[in-house]
Amino acid sequence: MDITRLPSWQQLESLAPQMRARHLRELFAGDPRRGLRYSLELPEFLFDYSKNLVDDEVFVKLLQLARDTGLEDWRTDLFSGAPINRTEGRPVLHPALRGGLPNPVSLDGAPVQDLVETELGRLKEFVNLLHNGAVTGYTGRRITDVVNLGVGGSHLGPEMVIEALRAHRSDEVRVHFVSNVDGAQLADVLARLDVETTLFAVSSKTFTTAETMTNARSALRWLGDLAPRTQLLRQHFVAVTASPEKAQAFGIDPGRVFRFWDWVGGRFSLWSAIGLPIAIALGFERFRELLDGAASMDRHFREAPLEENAPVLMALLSVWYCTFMGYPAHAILPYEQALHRLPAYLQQAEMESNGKSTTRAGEEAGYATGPLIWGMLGINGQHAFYQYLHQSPEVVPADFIGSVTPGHELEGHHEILLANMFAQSQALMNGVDREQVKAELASKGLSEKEIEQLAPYKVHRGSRPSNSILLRQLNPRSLGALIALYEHKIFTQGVVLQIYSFDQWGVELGKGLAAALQPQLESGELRSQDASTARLIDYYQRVRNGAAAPETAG
Ligand SMILES: O=P(O)(O)OC[C@H]1O[C@H](O)[C@H](O)[C@@H](O)[C@@H]1O
Repeated sequence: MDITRLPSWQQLESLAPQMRARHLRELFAGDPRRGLRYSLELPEFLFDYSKNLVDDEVFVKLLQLARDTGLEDWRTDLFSGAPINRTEGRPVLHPALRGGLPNPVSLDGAPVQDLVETELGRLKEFVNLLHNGAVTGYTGRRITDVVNLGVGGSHLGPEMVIEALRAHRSDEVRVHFVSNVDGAQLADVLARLDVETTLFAVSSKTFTTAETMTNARSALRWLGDLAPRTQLLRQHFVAVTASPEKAQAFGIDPGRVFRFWDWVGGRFSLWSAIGLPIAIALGFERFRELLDGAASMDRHFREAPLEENAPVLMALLSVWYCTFMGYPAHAILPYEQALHRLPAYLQQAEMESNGKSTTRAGEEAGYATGPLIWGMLGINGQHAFYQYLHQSPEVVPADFIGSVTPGHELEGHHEILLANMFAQSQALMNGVDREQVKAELASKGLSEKEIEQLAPYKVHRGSRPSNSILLRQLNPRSLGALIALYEHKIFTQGVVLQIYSFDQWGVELGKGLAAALQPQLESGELRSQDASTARLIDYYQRVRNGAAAPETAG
């Protein structure tokens, strides 16, 4: 299907320049009920999408586009286990990991829900043993620290969730993360740990990722040689993987290999055994609550009509901005310290899913398929890059995320925090025009001349769109719902824009080249490299071999 020929697509194309010429202030002035009409109250949060450059006509066309591109059928296929990840020939069943399927699904004769529950049961048992001190190292001392060795989807989700729910942490066993092959990270973590009481969780869907396997081998060496290698592997290692045979070949006890399946994408895997660090850090019950929260969002996504469906609306707004309005970036701005890893997590979730230019028909898309996702804690961003958000010629739509109930008891802080969150989205929306700036400067007693000189710099054009997601409270349930909200948003965007969201071919090329380059770095023997890469390798070799620095630049 060439979606650019759909009437809904073409109407949106013609509406975009008209909407760019309008101002959010004007849209609000024309509809006193806009805040109410363009917001949804779900059990865990308020989703306010009123500060977006849209009107009813745009929404009607966006929803039409969703229907024209078969969103409802794709959604049915997702939840029924159809092989919608066609380039890899697999279904996409992460909702099954949290009990989010409406009907039982079997794959190769095995009921998926049974597989999931069996593995969750094993996870629970292991976490309980760990918390009870029944998991011991080679000298018989109880394990006190678990180091997760994993990267990408085998790292970002668990780390983000544990940081977000620190307030619920159980301190029985400490959890650490090592993702980088830069030995500095592993060395730094290990320097604080005791070989006798440390357990490594090798988390890798494929169990071939070079960074993770290198760290696993170094971890094994660090354990020393006071016990046989087989014993060290048995007592100090667990694996989480969709390739259990590879984990066993590495030497990890099959009883300590926790598995997930190829129908779980890495970036959607925190609900699977990849969530082991979450269950260790927060307790298994909290992990369950997280899953339940996500399942409640699965239900909402499945059942709510498209016009009242939070992930669908979020996705359509994103399509509107990135594809039709020409805004290529999107900022994630949490106003909640605990959510400080959310932007990094969402970068992988969204950009690895939709950062693609080939359509499902195998053709060049010819339109923008997904924004650059970036961001950081809103309050810190205010003192760093918000200047760009307010006055750059580029418009960057943003998600403001906060919660009503603070996660601490310090007086006064939370009102300041949320006042900033609300004020920033308001400032982006309204801006300040020249007349307002002049009046303000005049009230400060500046001369006519001074006012004329300064005014242009102080004008904020405004009309910069944002969503606000206001949680009742950040807890495992609401966090589960929030993450699943974004997951389904990403899926919807991919469906509407004809993208296969669940593969990631674009990450392979560099991996292959790195594997080929590595021996050349070691040997210094250059083989058919381009002039820039040859220059880098040559410099690397010379400095490694002690070449002196030049005395002057150039
Ligand atoms: O879990 P692993 O197989 O080790 O993969 C870890 C990560 O690496 C890959 O390069 C992919 O881009 C990610 O989607 C994946 O999450």
